[in-house]
Amino acid sequence: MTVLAVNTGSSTLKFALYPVHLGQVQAATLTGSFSGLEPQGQASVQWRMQDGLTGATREGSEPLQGGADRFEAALQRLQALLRELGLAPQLHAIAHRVVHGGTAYHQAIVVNDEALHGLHALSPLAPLHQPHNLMGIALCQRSYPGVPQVACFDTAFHTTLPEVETRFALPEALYAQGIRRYGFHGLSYQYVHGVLQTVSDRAHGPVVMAHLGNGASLCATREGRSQATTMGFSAVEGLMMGTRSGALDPGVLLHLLGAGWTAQRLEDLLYRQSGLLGVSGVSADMRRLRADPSPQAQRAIALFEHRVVREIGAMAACVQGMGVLAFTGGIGEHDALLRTHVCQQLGYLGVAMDDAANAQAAGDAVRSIHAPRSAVEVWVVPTDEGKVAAQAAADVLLATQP
Ligand SMILES: Nc1ncnc2c1ncn2[C@@H]1O[C@H](COP(=O)(O)OP(=O)(O)O)[C@@H](O)[C@H]1O
Ligand SMILES: CC(=O)OP(=O)(O)O
Ligand SMILES: [Mg+2]
Repeated sequence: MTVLAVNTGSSTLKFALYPVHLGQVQAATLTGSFSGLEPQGQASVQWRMQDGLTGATREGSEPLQGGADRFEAALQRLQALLRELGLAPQLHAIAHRVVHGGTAYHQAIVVNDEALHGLHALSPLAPLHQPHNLMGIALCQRSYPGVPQVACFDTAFHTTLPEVETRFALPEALYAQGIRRYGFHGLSYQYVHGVLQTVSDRAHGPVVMAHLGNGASLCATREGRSQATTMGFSAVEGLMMGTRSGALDPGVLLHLLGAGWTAQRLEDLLYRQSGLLGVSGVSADMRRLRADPSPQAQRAIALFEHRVVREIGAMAACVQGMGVLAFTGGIGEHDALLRTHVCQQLGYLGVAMDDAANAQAAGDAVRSIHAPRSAVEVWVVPTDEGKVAAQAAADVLLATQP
């Protein structure tokens, strides 16, 4: 069996082709990523294919051409690439990361029209993701009729959250309507925790994982089960992000509504005009802000780091400690300075960093970056949401058609 994983984030579309052997997903034979898909981004694609038998590699990179909707253009280009590489006929299933599964889905499903309808209704809770995720499914249904499309949910990992963590302090009737906290980045947390289990004998205890990319959140686990997380009802709660505000006093929204702002304008503010982009006025891309000495850019980075430090304290409180701290996502994997600043402020929890190891960790491999005296193990773990999705798709297909 060969499974294609399609991971549509808010600024990227990552894809990978995985052979499955005896039910287990193997190393990907094709990997690639479209990046810069956010508004004002420089959209391009990079890919690399490795022949499983000969080991020969082919690779390519190019700017992404045209298309009013960059995610749609990226999906079209991906399908053309699969044709050009002769891979399209090999697809047995396509695993799609779908950010929101609501209350209905606790594990991956083979999508049908009824499920798609229900998932579309959740689009307002993840407007930067869910419409693209579902468009990917629709395009693949058309291009590859008969190939099962499997939806793999970011929310599924968090179904172990204690009830108290799922609640807002709102009237009970709203909870019953699904106005509750769900949590996201679950495929990433599942992958990172799986890796931590192989490298640390403390992974079963209190762990805090920081997924810091264009979207950003934290998750605290015990025994690998999600116990607390910073994203909630929608993918805007919690940390500051590339273009999202994160947690905000709801009084600000009431104030703006009172001043005549429409719901659409508020959505645009909270999801697309805030975060690193809004505070800096320069860019949502951490690389650009790091290279920009202006006070605005530096203020945005300082606020981003402050919110991470603040919420790591909250996560550790929820699981009563922190034996392991793991960084992942585009910023978590690559930005050594952010890890330094965050860890310096976590000295009170016993975190001590190995500066040389931290400087070397560049998102290319799993690395420990703590000093021997550190009370907390600190790891950088490059995430692989596609691999978790592909395995989930293989599991669900083998369970239904062994
Ligand atoms: N070398 C780097 N240093 C700092 N930040 C980086 C670096 N490389 C990537 N990033 C950040 O990672 C972000 C993208 O994160 P990623 O997790 O790949 O995206 P998404 O959340 O869309 O899946 C970029 O916006 C950029 O800010
Ligand atoms: C849920 C979310 O924010 O995802 P991403 O980091 O891919 O934007
Ligand atoms: Mg992401």
